[in-house]
Amino acid sequence: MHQLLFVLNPVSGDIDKSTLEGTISAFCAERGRQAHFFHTSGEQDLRRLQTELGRRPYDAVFACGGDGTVNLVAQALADTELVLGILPLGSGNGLAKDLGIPQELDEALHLIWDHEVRQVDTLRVGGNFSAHLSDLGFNALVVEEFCNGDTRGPGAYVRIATQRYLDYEPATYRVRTDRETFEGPAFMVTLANGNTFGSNVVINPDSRLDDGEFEVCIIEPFPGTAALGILYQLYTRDFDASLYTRRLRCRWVEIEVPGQQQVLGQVDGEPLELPTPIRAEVIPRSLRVLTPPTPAA
Ligand SMILES: Nc1ncnc2c1ncn2[C@@H]1O[C@H](COP(=O)(O)OP(=O)(O)OP(=O)(O)O)[C@@H](O)[C@H]1O
Repeated sequence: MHQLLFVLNPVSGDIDKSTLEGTISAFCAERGRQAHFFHTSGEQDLRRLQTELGRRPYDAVFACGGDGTVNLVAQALADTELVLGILPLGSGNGLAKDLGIPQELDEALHLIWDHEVRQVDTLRVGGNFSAHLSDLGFNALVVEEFCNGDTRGPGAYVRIATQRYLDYEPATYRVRTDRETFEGPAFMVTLANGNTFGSNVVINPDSRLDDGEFEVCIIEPFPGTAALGILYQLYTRDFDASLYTRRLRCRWVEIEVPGQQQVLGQVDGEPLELPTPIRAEVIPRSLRVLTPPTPAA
């Protein structure tokens, strides 16, 4: 693994990255690796990155940012032999956490020579690429407001969520998977390849990224008195314990929202309008990712 491309998002996580290139270059040079850099601009990044990948035979491409940057790089690498590395430099870094990638830069860089390559599933959600978690309903609304706001960080997310929760009107969903159906109002509907949001909320405990399936995690409307209990369960990996939650394991799902031709969703942390019905499906083992080596038994 010698020719390495680092895809840097200058704005992710509100982290100062002015010395990052120097740190990475020095780290790679000391170990006989060559570092190249690509800077995201927020416009046409996928097309520009694909062009860059055609210029040089890279061995691995590192997403240096948050889940949105990981989504961009993963999308460019899916269904190729190229390996995705992650330097978690975003606000939440949900997929990196699920893969056990160290959150410290130096430790994450060590994966360049001490790693395992895992093949993980990815999802298509309404035609969009998703490597981690996508959803409809309450969280998508909060993500949209968060992305449009000036303040980042967990504090801003919690403030928006608290304000929006008070007057939130759940929509009704008709959910059909390859195995079962659900119909009714829902507070949120998450299409989960991974387990954990960047906020450390565990929406989909004990599921694997490489099992060829994904989960539709539904939180039904709940009374205010149940809110704290549900939140506690979400932080303690106990999603299924609530009366108001259910999970449908599947290979594909189709979701109708009666009366709405499109709904607000979020895909790996990026808000977007999704035309209904929304179809999501798993693409088994379509992405190669660098992860820490499995400890010897
Ligand atoms: N140069 C740039 N200027 C402005 N926005 C950018 C630029 N480069 C990328 N973006 C935007 O950054 C967003 C992705 O950010 P990313 O998700 O990596 O970080 P984050 O939101 O801080 O972290 P996380 O998703 O883990 O919470 C995308 O919306 C992308 O369009």
